[in-house]
Parts: sequence; C-alpha cells; structure tokens
Amino acid sequence: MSTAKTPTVIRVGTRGSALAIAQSTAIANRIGAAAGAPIEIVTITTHGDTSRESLSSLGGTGVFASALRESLLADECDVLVHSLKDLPTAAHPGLVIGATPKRADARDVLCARDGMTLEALPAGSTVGTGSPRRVAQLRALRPDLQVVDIRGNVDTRLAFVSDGELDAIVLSAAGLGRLGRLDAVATEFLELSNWPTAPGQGALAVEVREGRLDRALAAALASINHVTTQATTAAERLVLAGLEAGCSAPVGASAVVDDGLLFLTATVYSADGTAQLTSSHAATPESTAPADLHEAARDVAQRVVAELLAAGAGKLARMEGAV
Ligand SMILES: NCc1[nH]cc(CCC(=O)O)c1CC(=O)O
Repeated sequence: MSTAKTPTVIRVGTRGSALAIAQSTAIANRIGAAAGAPIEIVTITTHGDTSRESLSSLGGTGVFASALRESLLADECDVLVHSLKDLPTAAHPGLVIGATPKRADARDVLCARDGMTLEALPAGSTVGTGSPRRVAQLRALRPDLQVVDIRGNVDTRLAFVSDGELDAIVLSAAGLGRLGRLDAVATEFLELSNWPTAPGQGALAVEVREGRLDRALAAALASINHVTTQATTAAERLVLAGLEAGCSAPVGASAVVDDGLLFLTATVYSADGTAQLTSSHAATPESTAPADLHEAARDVAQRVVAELLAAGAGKLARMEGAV
C-alpha cells in the first residue's frame, strides 16, 4: 500500500490591503490547485501601508515591495504576489519572477459624483489622486480642474467621493475589478490611446526565491504564466528602465500583441502636464515562442526609449513644472 506524501503547504505572502489580499488569494488558489497543495496566506505589513506620508516622499511605490521581499528571502513565505506596476524594474538579488498571469484591463477609470465623465466635470472640480502620472494627465486634459493629493487604499479613496469631499478620483480598472467594485463605481473608462497607464498596470507578478524550486510549485507557476502578458509588460517596463525613471514617474506605456504584431506606445509627461512626448513602435516576433516575443519586446522598447530620449524625455521627466 502506498502512503501519499502530505503535500507541503505553499505560503503566499501579501500586503494586508483588501486589494492585495483579494489578488493574492485568487492567485494562491490557482497555484494550490495546480500544485495539488494546500496554501496559506501570510500577511506582511509594509512601511508604505502604515505611513501617512505621500508616496513620492517615501521613495515611490517600491516601499511596498521591499518588506515583502525581505520576508520571502527570510523564508517566511514561498511566493509573493505583487501588482506588477508597484514592482521596481531592477531585479532583486536572490529573487525571480516565476509567473506573470494573464493581465486584466490595463485602463484607468474615473469615479465621479453623479455619474460624470472627465469632460462633464465643471471647472474647478476637485479630483483626487496620488500618482504623478495621473496628476500630469489630468492637468494636460483639464487644466481647469483642481487636483488633490490623496493616499490610502481603494475604499478610503472611494469614500472621498461618496462622502462629497471630492468630485472625482482616478483608479485602476483592474484593482476595482478584483474587488468586485468596478461596475458600481466607475463612471468613465479612460482610453489607453489618450490616457496610457503605468507600465505593467493590470498585471500581477509572482515572485519566488531563485534556485531550486519545489517541483510541484515550479510546474504550478509555469501553468499560470501568460506568455503574451509577460512580453507586453516586459516591453512597458523596459521603457521605465531605459528612461531611468522610477515606478512613480509620470510615464504611461501600453503594449499589445495583435495578430502577431507587438505594438508599444509610451508617453512621458512633465509634472505639470503642459508638455508631453510620445513614441510608438511595432515589431513582428519570429514566432509566438516566449524567447521570440521577448526579443521583440526588447526591440520595440529600445526604439521607443531611444526616440523619447533623443526628443528630450530625460529632462522632461525630471522637470518640476509649476505644481
Ligand atoms: N497605485 C497603487 C495600486 N497598485 C496596483 C493597483 C491596482 C492593480 C493594478 O492596477 O494592477 C493600485 C491601485 C490603483 O492604482 O488604482
């Protein structure tokens, strides 16, 4: 008689916000099912969660990732689920991205009072966001609005509108979707063509320790990886890296694979939104194999970065503007 070995528990580390728990639990369930192993959710408090300072003064969104990574390196968990857009582009020693699951909607949405669109908001209306990119985009399209710097999790931000403190806020469609709130609160989907979002927005990254991975876990990660998402988000993140911009920089980037063509467009804004530079390039991968898609991603990103830098993007992104 064979005695089945008890499968090892897979510990999934996450931030404690409702959004982080929702997306980590969804991914943990997929990993657990694929690996045939029980899962455990390990909540880790980060400085970014407890501090009331603005994100930019904390050193950008990388503050969320570092505490989680310490816990992974300390073997307090086996897997981390990050929002890819919050993950710094530099590789972390000893850690690797084991899977990039299929991306959700990459768009931002406006959540405004009385069902309003951005165009319909009266002059002087208050719009809350803590993201320098969203600030620049709002100022570019509606310089007559008042942009208010806000912090906090999704519920805190939505409360500003429902309590009547602000007229509108901007959030990611993917985040609201994962919380099951999208249909109830979004009053306008901002199209990527004139409102490109953060590199990697809407995608998740599953991070693990480098080196010998448990075989069941390695197979589970491979099964939830999405090759197109991996290539398009790589192209977008290579733009950030190439511009040497941080993850809170006023940079929007959007890549898609459509009928065999990898298309990348990126926009760099001045902080005050009065100036912007856009570059778009496409490449045809040799095949849909991961290596060929990645090669195409590097190729388009390199051309977009070169064009943006030649046009003065480095200076533009560092420009203070009349904030
Ligand atoms: N800025 C914080 C953040 N990081 C990831 C998400 C949502 C998930 C995603 O967009 O991938 C959000 C909230 C938001 O921007 O509305």
